[in-house]
Amino acid sequence: MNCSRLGQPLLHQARYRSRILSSDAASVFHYLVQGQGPKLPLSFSSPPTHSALRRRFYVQSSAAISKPTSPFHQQLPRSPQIATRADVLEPASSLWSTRSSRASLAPPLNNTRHLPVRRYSQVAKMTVNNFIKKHKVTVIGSGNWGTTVAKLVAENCAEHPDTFEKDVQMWVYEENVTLPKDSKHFDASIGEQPQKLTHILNTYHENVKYLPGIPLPHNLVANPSLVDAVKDSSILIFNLPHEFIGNICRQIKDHIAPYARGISCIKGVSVTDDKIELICNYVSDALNIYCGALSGANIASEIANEQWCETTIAYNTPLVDRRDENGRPVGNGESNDHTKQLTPLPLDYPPLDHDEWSLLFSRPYFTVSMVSDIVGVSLAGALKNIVAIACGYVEGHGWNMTAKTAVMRRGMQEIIRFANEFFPGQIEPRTFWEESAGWGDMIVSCTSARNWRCSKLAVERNLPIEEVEKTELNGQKLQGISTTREVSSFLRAKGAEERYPVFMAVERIIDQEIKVEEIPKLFK
Ligand SMILES: NC(=O)c1ccc[n+]([C@@H]2O[C@H](COP(=O)([O-])OP(=O)(O)OC[C@H]3O[C@@H](n4cnc5c(N)ncnc54)[C@H](O)[C@@H]3O)[C@@H](O)[C@H]2O)c1
Ligand SMILES: O=P(O)(O)OC[C@H](O)CO
Repeated sequence: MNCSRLGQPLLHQARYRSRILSSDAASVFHYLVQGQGPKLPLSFSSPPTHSALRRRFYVQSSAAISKPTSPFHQQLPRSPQIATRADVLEPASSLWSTRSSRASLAPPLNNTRHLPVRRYSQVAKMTVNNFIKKHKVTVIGSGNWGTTVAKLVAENCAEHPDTFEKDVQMWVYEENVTLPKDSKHFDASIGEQPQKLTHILNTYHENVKYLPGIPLPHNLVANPSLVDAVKDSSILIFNLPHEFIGNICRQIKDHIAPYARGISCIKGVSVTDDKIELICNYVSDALNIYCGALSGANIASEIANEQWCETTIAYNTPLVDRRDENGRPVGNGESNDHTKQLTPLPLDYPPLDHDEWSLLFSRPYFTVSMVSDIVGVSLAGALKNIVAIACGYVEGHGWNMTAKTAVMRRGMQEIIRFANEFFPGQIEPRTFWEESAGWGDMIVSCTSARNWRCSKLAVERNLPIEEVEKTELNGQKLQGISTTREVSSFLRAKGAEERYPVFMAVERIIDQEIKVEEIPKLFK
């Protein structure tokens, strides 16, 4: 029977029956009766085995709709959650309508994507396991992007209490901040005395220094203690300028849950001598956890104002964390990343796969695309900052879109060349063409982001870009300056300078060795 023909009467029936079933069963019912399901038989000729029951849970749910007192109904695996009024009345908030439409099945090892939506296992994993624990989330970093990501993640944690703990920790690099008289939070009894940024965040729910004017969710908790902020968290989101990540990892190494999983929102690379490492891999190695990467055409202030944009998350679910459609582990202790042995995510936690990452980061104003190309996503995000500086210089010099387009095109060529040369066989070219992390980020970064803006001002004011960073950004950091220096030094160590004229030219302009008008002749 095709569920699309079940129609309104059955929808009412499902709503009524869902009161006596678990919330997950309710989700299944609503999914089925809203006509998105496959063809389903409504009865069985003989009772199936228990495992078949679990595998075919949604079929049985359909059977349960038609015969709620049948033996199949008695055998349905139950979720620990009892249906609430909200489950009954608001099926649209169920996992079917929000999660499954966006997320895809965890990819196999060789970077494939756009795989079918994982509906079966989503049900099984929600019902076979009890998920006594919920994921505790910590955001490490509270700058312009750090606070914006913390805001959207906290909104999702409040909306999905079945998967995440409501309160989200945000580690704040503590500093004293003075509220100006015209601030709406100005308190005459305190006057212009400096106050701790964490105090301001937890009192007024606004990051007055790095994200002024944006109300933050009250379940976002600012914490000045790094060790305390990461305690017992199963999800760590790294979001601070890349130059600080080494120090952060050293401080938290012995204090994180061994099964924690990370996402790095940092755009940068780690370079030592002639070695280059992606930030997410640096984190993975330093902490012995698995860490993916989030990157895209994302201007923090726009997203904080809930203006729509897209992003890309690269996550290659470790074998030790993969679960089959019945929610059982499929890995055997191996790891698909690097060579280390990872501590598996305990089974009493909801899985951490593409679906859950998508659930954690997707907002109506923030569309997430899940992929597994860690290298492509990370390098695109880090290296475009060099090209953005080049574009700002070109524009500051008085050249316009045509010159900038030439720089962007050549810059993208160099990014892809760099990825192929130093991370051979590890990128998917379509990341650069199809994903927000690729050309999308290149365009926004070269037309409206901070690296572009400061380098443009540097030429216009005839000042070093570092000076402009200090005077214009109120403590925010440009990643492009240090990335240019690190990448140039790496290229010199490899004797590869000639193949990367854009990257090398930017370093020479930052150091005031050459002028912008000399750029074209470097390309010959
Ligand atoms: N801002 C954006 O629009 C945006 C968008 C996408 C990605 N990113 C990336 O996100 C990452 C974080 O950038 P951001 O915009 O949140 O930061 P930011 O530049 O706004 O702020 C700098 C942060 O560094 C902190 N800090 C200063 N000294 C420190 C120290 N010694 N140790 C630790 N922290 C210290 C400050 O407290 C502040 O939180 C960067 O890699 C950036 O490229 C930024
Ligand atoms: O403001 P920037 O230059 O750090 O860039 C911000 C984002 O990376 C743009 O996607």
